[in-house]
Amino acid sequence: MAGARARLVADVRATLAAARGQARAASALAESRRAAALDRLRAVRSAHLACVRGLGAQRERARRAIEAAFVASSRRVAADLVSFSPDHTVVRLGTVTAPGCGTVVPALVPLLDRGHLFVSGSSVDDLVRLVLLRVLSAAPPGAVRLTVYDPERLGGTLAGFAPLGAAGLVRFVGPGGLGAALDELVDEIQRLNALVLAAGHTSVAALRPRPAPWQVVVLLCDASESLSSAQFDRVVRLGPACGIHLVCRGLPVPAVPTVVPVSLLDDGTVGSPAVADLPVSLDAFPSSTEIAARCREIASAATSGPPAASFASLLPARRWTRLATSGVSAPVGTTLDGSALVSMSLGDDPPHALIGGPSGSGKTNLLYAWLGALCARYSPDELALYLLDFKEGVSFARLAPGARDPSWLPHVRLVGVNINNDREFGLALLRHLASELRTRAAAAKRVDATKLSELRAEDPESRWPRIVAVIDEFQALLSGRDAVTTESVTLLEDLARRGRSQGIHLVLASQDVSGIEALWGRSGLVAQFTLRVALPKARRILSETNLAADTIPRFTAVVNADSGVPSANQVVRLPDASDRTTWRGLQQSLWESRPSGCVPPRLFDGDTVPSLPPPPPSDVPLAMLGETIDVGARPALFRLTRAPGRNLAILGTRSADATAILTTAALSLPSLRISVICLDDSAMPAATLVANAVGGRLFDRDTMAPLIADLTTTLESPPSGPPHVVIGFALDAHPSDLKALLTRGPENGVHVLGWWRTVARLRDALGGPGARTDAIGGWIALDVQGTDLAPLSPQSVTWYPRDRRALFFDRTTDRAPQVIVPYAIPPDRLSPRGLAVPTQPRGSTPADDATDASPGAAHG
Ligand SMILES: Nc1ncnc2c1ncn2[C@@H]1O[C@H](COP(=O)(O)OP(=O)(O)OP(=O)(O)O)[C@@H](O)[C@H]1O
Repeated sequence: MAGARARLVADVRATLAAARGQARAASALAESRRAAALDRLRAVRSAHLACVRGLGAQRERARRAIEAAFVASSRRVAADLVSFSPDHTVVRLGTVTAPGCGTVVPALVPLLDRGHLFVSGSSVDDLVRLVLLRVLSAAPPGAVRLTVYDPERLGGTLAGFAPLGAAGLVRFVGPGGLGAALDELVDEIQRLNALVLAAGHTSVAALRPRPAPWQVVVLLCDASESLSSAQFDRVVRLGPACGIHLVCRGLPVPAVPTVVPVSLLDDGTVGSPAVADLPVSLDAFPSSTEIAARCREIASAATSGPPAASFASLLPARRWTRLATSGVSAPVGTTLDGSALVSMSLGDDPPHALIGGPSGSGKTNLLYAWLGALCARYSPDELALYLLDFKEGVSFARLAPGARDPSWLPHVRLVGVNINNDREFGLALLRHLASELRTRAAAAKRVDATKLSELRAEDPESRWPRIVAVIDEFQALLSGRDAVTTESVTLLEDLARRGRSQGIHLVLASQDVSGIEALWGRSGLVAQFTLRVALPKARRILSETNLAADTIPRFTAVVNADSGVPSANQVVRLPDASDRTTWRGLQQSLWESRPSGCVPPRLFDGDTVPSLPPPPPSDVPLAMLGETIDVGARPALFRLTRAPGRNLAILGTRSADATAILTTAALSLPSLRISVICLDDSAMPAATLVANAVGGRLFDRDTMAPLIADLTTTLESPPSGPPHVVIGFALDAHPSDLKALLTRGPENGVHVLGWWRTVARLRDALGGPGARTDAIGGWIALDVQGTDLAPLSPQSVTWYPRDRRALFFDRTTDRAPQVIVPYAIPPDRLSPRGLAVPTQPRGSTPADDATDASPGAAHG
């Protein structure tokens, strides 16, 4: 038992000892593993630390390198900026401090050819003025034009810029004018866009020369204002490519890349994305005195240049040495730098000229310069001038003899002035030239010549001068929609086409040819006018795409002898040639050298009343009724032949004109027996004078009946001898039986030249409303509408009555009525010549009335 127990104890002890041993071994193993793990941990920690330290050093090195590069480049850029002189496309506002290097650089914002500036913040007007002055100063003088819309202060905000107006470089748009101004800008954008696209570019900046100046449009709006219009949007989007730029105050900034916002901040600095939103220290604002002074300089630089050539320098050393065989040519001025004369020629090519420019741009002056230079080179045998001016004024009048200066330019055949209401005179000139064309063509045909130079060679004895016909403000001739316009255009077309070969050259001048439908409707007509001359701001003269006239300075012109093709532009500085004293010297010397037999030109002045000329020689009595509106100063004549219908009716209520016509008609029939009837008291004084002057008897409403009865009786057995003429004043004022006299008188030697105040009353005298009118072979309408004249004319009559003009028609000789100007009554011819028996007008003495209301007085 005990042994078993002891064995058991020994076993337990052995087991325990073994277990203890195993536990110790395991513990020792774990301990050694732990120590190894701790070693690894220490090693990793130290490696990590080394790694972190290495990276930090590397990062620091890289940072330093980057910083050094930044500072270096920042210094470089700043140095560049400091030495950079900004071109006209950017505007300097002030300075910014370059980050990194601390260098102060100019703060520049883009404008011309680049974009728009929208300025915001309080009190920005000084900033706007600064911007504008900088822009104007950076571009060449005259190259930037301002448009200012300042509805609150009516332009007062930018008053300092007003001196630019002297050169047309600023305009102020009124509060209601913005819409129209935007429309104009859009039109301009459209026009310029067409040019840019046609040249294959994207901006006018690429075009040389620039087709138009830059336009800076300043809109000074209230902050609450919004300017949303399609036209405004178009200007915003499309303006910069066309050199049209906005500088706006108080408007919301449109989300368009070309718009640059500029904000004036409360601390007095400016922020803008254009300067990376760095705070800008503004430059000092210019004072209004500085602005005005600078603008004055710019305006004067824009309008000045080298001194213009003098008119004398256009004249040759020796007069009248040139032959016009193949054309005429003379200088009009010099090149811009004054180094050479520039000439204008007419001949086979170019044959005709078109001259355009707004009022006051110098068209008349240019014509004087050119005509003077031509007339000094070519004798009157080589050059003949026909000069018409449709505008009011007397521009060409001094070329014809006048009261103060009896000299005339010997080349001039015809001068027409103040003819704005007498378009018929323009037509008469064209008819005259057309007839000259026919004469020359026939002469050329006889010698087998096709053009003037050949005709002159074949027929050296005859004189075939080149004809230059100048029509100033010719649009007036083509302005109506009537027979005058239609015939004028047809004649112009014919002359333009065939005139070149016969030496007939047209020079048409106008303020604005763009609206002349009659002209542009016939492209063949315009195409003949290959010499184009555009004064500053002339529209559409050169060609649709040639805008050179927009940019030339005052007193210059673009002369283009190739139908306006831009490459043929020649800019010429024009001398002052229209000055009266400058011109007089030339005219006087040419006049003194005039060839013998040189006759003074015909002067038609629409404002003067023609004088009664001596009667033309004739076998038949001729009543002179007035002057025709014609190239020759012809009288309108009414033949008193012994034929039915040779009576004349004057129709209308204008008593002064009716009296003048009756009086001069009576005075022009000195050898006839004349009886004067007057049935209206107010006309009695004039009738009395006429009766006295022609030695005829005077009859009134009480004494007329026996006269009519006597004359009617003589119709049965007419006496021989000169006809008996009844001059009738206001024949409708009293019922009278004139029918027999009117219908049977003329063939029996009695003629009535009478005045009725309406057509209806004349018809009453002939027997009533349905009466035949063929007893009236001639009529003169005063203030009678064309439609009223239908019974008296085989065809419809167009007549719009006008002052001191009458419409005359003679059924036997005329195809159509013609306009005449009643003559002035010569007061010296109204002295009594024979025994008149004036009747006593009721309530007045004839002598007094005759003095006060004499027809001569009525015509001034
Ligand atoms: N080259 C010049 N040098 C100096 N003065 C000039 C010159 N050209 C024109 N002028 C002056 O400018 C004024 C206007 O000129 P001009 O009468 O020739 O213009 P226009 O175009 O014919 O005007 P309008 O159509 O109104 O008659 C005149 O007083 C004229 O003397």
